[in-house]
Amino acid sequence: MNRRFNRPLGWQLGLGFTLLAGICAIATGVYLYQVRQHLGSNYTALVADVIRPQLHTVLLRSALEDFHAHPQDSELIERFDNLLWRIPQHIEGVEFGLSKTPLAPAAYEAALNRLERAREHLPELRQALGEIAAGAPPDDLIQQGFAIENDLAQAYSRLSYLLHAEAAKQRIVMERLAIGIALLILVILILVGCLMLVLMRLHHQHKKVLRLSLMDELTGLGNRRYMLNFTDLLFEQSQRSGLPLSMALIDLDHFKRVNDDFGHPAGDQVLKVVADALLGEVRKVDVVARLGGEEFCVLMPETDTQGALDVTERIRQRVASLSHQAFGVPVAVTVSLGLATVVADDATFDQLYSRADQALYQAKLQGRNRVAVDCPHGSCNA
Ligand SMILES: Nc1nc2c(ncn2[C@@H]2O[C@H](COP(=O)(O)OP(=O)(O)OP(=O)(O)O)[C@@H](O)[C@H]2O)c(=O)[nH]1
Repeated sequence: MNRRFNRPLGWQLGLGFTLLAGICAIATGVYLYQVRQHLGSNYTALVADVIRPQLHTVLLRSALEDFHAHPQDSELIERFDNLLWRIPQHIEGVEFGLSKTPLAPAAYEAALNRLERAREHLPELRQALGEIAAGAPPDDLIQQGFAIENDLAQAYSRLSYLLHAEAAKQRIVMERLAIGIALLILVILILVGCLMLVLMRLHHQHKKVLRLSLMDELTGLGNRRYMLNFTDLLFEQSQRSGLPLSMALIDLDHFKRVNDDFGHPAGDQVLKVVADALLGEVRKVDVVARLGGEEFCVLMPETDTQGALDVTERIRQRVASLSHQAFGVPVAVTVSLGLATVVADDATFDQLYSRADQALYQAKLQGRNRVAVDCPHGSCNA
């Protein structure tokens, strides 16, 4: 048989989880590596840094046009001078902002060169402005001014386009990242859900295995291991309280004949009916178990020999009185019982079991369908 297809569900889910988590981690890593240059910059702020000098460039053009009409207007000269002082500050601000972006310098080099050229010509423009104030015609100023304005306008326009494009790319990256993170969270939630299901299943199976390991499947009673789980506790309680603990071993008489005459399934049915009869005659605190084959056991805490004798005699009578209908086959079933009691002494469970077994042996020896009690000085009949 191909073992590959026989792996347990938990193993398959674990493998699937690991693969999926690995793929998600690699995909996220690759994506982040690719987009990291778009994520580190605040392009929106830089776009604002470029728009502001663009406005001043417009003001510069309008001032230059006004010089045609009013070359000696002192207010105009002052406004123009003011604009000239601001231009280098803007250029510095934009240069600084660009140097902080992860953009390749080649992308904005041409624009920066134009800005630089404009800045270099500013002293000449200031000198021309001074000459106008002294009465010279504005022609030189207007000519040089438009050349500078042209450089500024083109440089800022180019930068504005570049930064808008980068800002748009950044937005797309952020949107994809948000979708990626949402998907990752969804995958993690699904995986956690699967993991919970597997854990619940394992827990359920663990409980089932535990139950089965302590239960006799045929009769539904506890098995030998189930009974042994209680013995330490019951002995300890008995020794602490000083109250007696009794044990009865119950064995079906000539059960082999039932199997031989009516078959194994009929024998199973008899065992089940006897198990029910046992349960019907004991208290809730008593521990009933099938030790194996056709042998049962009842541990009776806080029960002296006389009390245990009453219970075992009731069990014997009840089984003997069971009808053919109960068994499903025309058979008369009886049981032999061996009884032993410990009273606050140092006896071990093995000793108690051995004494009950001796008594059972005596019950069989004396003709079956009876209760024999293990007495301190040899066994005695009920
Ligand atoms: N149907 C059935 N038979 C079982 C089961 N376990 C043990 N047996 C049978 O129980 C029979 C026990 O036979 P013996 O040990 O000779 O005991 P007995 O025939 O009851 O005779 P005494 O105990 O001496 O009265 C055997 O035939 C086993 O095969 C079981 O789970 N189901």
